[in-house]
Amino acid sequence: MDVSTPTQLLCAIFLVVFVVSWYAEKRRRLPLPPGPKPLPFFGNLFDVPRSRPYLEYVKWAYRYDSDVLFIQLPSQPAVILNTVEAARDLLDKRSSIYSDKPQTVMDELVGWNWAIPTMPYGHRWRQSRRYFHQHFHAGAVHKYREMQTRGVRAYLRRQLEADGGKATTLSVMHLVSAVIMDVTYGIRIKGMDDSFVTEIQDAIISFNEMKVPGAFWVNVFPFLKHLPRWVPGVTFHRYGEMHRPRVAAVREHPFSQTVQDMEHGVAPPSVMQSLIQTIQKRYGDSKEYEEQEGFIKDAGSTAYGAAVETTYATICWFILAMAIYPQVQEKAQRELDHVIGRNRLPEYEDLDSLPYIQALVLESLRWIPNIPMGVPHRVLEEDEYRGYRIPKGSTMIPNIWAMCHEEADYPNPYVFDPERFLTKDWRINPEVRDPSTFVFGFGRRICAGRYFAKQSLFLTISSVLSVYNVRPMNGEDNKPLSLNISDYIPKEGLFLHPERLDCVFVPRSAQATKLIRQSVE
Ligand code: HEM
Repeated sequence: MDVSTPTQLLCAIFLVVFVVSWYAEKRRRLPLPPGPKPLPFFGNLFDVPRSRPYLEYVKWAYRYDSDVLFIQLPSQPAVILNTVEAARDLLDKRSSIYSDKPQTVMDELVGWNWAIPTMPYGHRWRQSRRYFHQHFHAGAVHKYREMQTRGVRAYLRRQLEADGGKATTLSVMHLVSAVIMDVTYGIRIKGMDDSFVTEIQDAIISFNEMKVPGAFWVNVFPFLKHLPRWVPGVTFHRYGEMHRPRVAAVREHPFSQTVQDMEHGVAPPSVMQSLIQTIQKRYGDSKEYEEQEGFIKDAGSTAYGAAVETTYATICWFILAMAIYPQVQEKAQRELDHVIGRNRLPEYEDLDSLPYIQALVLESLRWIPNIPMGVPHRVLEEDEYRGYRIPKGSTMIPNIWAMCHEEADYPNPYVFDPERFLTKDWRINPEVRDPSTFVFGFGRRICAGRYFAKQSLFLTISSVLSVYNVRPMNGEDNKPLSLNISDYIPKEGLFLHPERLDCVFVPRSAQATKLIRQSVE
């Protein structure tokens, strides 16, 4: 169109304004996704249970006949995505607007702003994730197999010396912490009372507590942050002050240790050592150095924080599964004996010849997902999906629990059954949905440590089963306890891990005991 005269120009502007407002109005009239009716002011605050909300969201999906649900919380709208399809459509396919993360007052007060999974979508996230990715992408993680194998073998050995072979969550935490500290900082931790480990554990406890819906009213009503500390019932200032130094320590202490070791010429190869060298070479004494140093600190502390809680939980659920499903354990051991024999421990290179173990890893990720509601995203712009309006700024919650227990994908979803992933001729069945395509999250924010995690899980699961039988421990009547998995699933928190294991590791034979001893000098 030639808009050479003022009248034509005015017409063109009018037309554009008309089309834009017509479209905006049309969207405004679109309904929100279904969900429970909100109360004035409080919205759906009282509808969201503190305990296991992901189960309630599954019930709502049936009640409202929709896998996309809407709840209005006082400070923000939230959309729950109960199926892989809905999560992929929005968080993957429209990732240019769905990659932000919601921020809470408590995150700011406690100082969790260095954690990549909860960082806002922007410059800091891009830079820190780039540094992280350089060392944990699919082609990079093979470098860590030796350290992961060493960590697993030390774990097998510790179990040999454990009182009555008792399996504990602490010992699993030791395994995971030792490996990630070695890989990331070149630090060999001394034990679970090592300050590097206790700091991260304290920090994660605070993270988990803060994420319980309704645990801090200030997250729900951000204006409360202006209340002075002397007001009765105002505890968040004190909570922030108490946890802030510990959370900051997770970012600073191991980093300073690597710097110190490098200065003394004793730093073993590690991710952090390599990142420090990279930025020294690239930014030297320039004023950008400090900023870049901040990004690599973010990457290092996130590796440690994100790896420990997640991998640890999956290994704990695997141990409980083995005690509850002895027939699964026997099948896995039959495969290991057939492929590897009883005279050596598994290596990563055995993976392709062990389809049942591969299926067991997938089932361990699926059965009890360790982050049942993922790490929520936030949408940057108003959007439309299946005829519904998704308001700008909505918190997007992928209900990973619901996806893992979708009957259509996984018949009898509460049963631990690795065979669901195998074809009749014992290969991984490409027609069964692979849970590792969604338990690690979505889109641009997908877990950047997933290749490392899967490698750790394969090595741990195959090694434990090749030398140990996992059994329920005996109760007071001296008979094996009858374990019920729902007794172990915590009621609250962002992460799901059992509080205790109630299992023992029994060496499969004298030869197995010898192998374990020989594998650690
Ligand atoms: C079983 C083990 C693990 C599970 C199930 C898991 C799951 C997740 C999930 C659900 C997210 C959020 C994704 C999203 O926002 O959509 C995430 C983020 C992340 N995870 Fe993992 N994770 C695991 C292990 C690890 C390990 C071992 C590392 C480090 C070595 C790691 C590093 C990260 C990082 C850096 C992010 C942030 C990604 C971003 O926001 O850009 N994770 N993980």
